[in-house]
This record gives sequence, C-alpha cells and structure tokens, in this order.
Amino acid sequence: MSKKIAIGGDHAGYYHKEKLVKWLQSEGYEVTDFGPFNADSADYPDFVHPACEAIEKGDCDFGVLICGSGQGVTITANKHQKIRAALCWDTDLAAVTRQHNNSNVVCIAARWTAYELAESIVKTFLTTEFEGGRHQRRVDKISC
Ligand SMILES: O=C(CO)[C@H](O)[C@H](O)[C@H](O)COP(=O)(O)O
Repeated sequence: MSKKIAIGGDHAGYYHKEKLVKWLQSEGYEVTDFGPFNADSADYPDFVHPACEAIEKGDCDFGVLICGSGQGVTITANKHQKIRAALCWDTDLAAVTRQHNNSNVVCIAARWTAYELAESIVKTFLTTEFEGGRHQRRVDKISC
C-alpha cells in the first residue's frame, strides 16, 4: 500500500512544496496538502498543526514541512506528542534520523536548500527504515 504523506509549510516554502507534491505523487505516494496554497505571507502554525494532527490520527504516515529556515515548522511540529520532526539539510541526516529517531516528519529550510537537494532529502527520509534495538529504548524515553 502506498505511504500517505502530509505536506505543509508557509509562504517561504511554497514553491518547494508545490514541486514536492507533484514529485511525490509521481513516485506513487498519496499526498495530502495542508497548504498554504499561494505564496502570500502566511503563518506556518496554521498549516503545521493540521498536518501533524493528521499524522497523529493515523490519516497520514509521514510529514514533509517546509518554511524559510525550517526552524519554525520543526518547533511547531514537535509540540505534538506523537510527532518526531527533524530538520534535515543533507541526505545523511535524513537517513540517520529515520534509522535512530524513527522520525515521522522531515523539515526543510527552503531558503537554504536548493529544490533538487530537498527532493533527495525527502526521498532518503521516506525510503529509510528505523533500526529499532537500542534506538527504540531511547525513542520510548522521549515523551515527558
Ligand atoms: O519560522 C521561520 C523562521 O524560524 C521560517 O523561516 C519562516 O518561513 C520565516 O520566518 C518567514 O519570514 P518572512 O520574513 O515573514 O518571510
């Protein structure tokens, strides 16, 4: 069954998001776009919270969040109990956060990440498995 992806961000991430939606769909992912739907100035929490709620409810499997620096979407997403969001600026980080942290949301800094690299980061994130073992014990200790 195809993985279901929640995607969202803000105006600064809008153009990356639009391209990522098309690319993810072409790869066979089922994508739910939480916006924004144009490049007008927008507030990332308005789009990040609904995207994360969809993952927490099980409506989506993974999230892709994009803002200017990636910081705002990461901070917001990690307010959710069931979300482990990681800001990734290369493919090695995208792989290790899946392997070690079982992250379920990848965050991208659109103003510091060329589109082609963003696509590679998302591809690596979505195709890398959690290693479990000692990492499961640590992930279990994250919630407070
Ligand atoms: O939340 C952010 C910074 O931590 C994001 O990078 C936003 O995209 C950024 O703050 C938007 O800035 P703008 O000046 O309103 O375009």
